[in-house]
Amino acid sequence: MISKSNVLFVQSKRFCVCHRFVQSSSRPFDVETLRNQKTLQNYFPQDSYEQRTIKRLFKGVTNGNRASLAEAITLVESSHETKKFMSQILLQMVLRTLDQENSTVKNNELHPSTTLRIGITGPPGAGKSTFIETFGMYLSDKLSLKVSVLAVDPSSSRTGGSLLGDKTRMPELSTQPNAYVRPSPSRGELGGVARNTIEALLLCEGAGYDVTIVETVGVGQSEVRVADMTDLFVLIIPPAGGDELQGLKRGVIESCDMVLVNKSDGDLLPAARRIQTEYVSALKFIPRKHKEWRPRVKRVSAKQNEGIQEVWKTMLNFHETMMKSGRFFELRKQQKHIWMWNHIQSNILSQFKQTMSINKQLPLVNQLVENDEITPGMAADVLIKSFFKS
Ligand SMILES: Nc1nc2c(ncn2[C@@H]2O[C@H](COP(=O)(O)OP(=O)(O)OP(=O)(O)O)[C@@H](O)[C@H]2O)c(=O)[nH]1
Repeated sequence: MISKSNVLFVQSKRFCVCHRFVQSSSRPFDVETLRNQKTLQNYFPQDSYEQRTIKRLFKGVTNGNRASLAEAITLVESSHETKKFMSQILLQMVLRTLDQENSTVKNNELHPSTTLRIGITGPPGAGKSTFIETFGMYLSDKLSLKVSVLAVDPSSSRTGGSLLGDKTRMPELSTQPNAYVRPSPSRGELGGVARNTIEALLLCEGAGYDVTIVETVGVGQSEVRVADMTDLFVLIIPPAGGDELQGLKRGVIESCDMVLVNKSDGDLLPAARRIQTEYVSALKFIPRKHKEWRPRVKRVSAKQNEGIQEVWKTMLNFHETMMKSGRFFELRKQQKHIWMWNHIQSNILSQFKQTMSINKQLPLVNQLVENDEITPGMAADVLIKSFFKS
């Protein structure tokens, strides 16, 4: 009989072996080797748990299996070193498969294998979830497209990142066979959450999802991060007074490709029309994000299911324009650079926070900063120098 302690022993031994393998692998671990390695899963010992897991998840994800997709996203979100490494191998295998499919796209013409990454932001209560539910249903049910929804929520205070919280926000869509709604990743610093999201996005594409919607729920920098990892960035606003919208950061408006004035129904209709006109004029004075695209302002009612088809038509127009000019794939390349820098940022930050010498100095440094004895900038310099020395 296998006791619990036996299982734990076997598991911990397995991870130790694997961890050592990753850290001091006899195979050289550099960029050239990664490039030339034909069977990536061979980075782990033959028939090891890790290798079998990667193979199983790769097969499941690329066959569009939702359970495998969910498990692969959980792997990506893990902070365990070995699991992080496993997830990178898996992602690289998925990326190569997608690249092979996309290599059939010639001269930037529209091709069915290209996917669309849509970022959605907006002030609380604008109707983002209601819109995603209605829009997602239109794409998956009416157009038979596969739709996935991911949320970026670094604070995740509203639902605590709970499964139930996000499921109930989009009750109809989350039960659609063509749709996959991923609950927001657990709390964490923005860099890590952003990294997880872009990796989850790639896995969704590997699983055959045509459209991936990334919703930003937190406030602050997360909106701009989502704009960086998606092809098309949409700002949803309610037909509220100008004062409320003043609070929206200029950066958010500058990075959007479409503005949707939601709740354009009933008594709110006149206000929605006014806001639409205001935004059309305001956007004329904002520098263009892409020279080939003028941001469009549309009115919708997510609740009454109005204007949704028009929104999709405009999105396709955007996609076609960007593909024809070659900008689409340029943006995709940029997204990969951002992905790499997100990793560097979050990995260095977590190593920094774990460093003993930093932790020892931190109470004193905090005190000196609070008492204005040294500036926060100077304190940061001291800690960074000590990190690189250690
Ligand atoms: N009249 C009207 N109400 C709407 C519409 N869309 C959403 N609402 C209502 O607006 C409220 C907020 O909607 P949500 O979809 O939760 O808004 P949200 O932007 O996701 O809000 P947060 O989760 O706080 O970020 C709800 O009471 C919705 O029923 C619409 O098109 N018309």
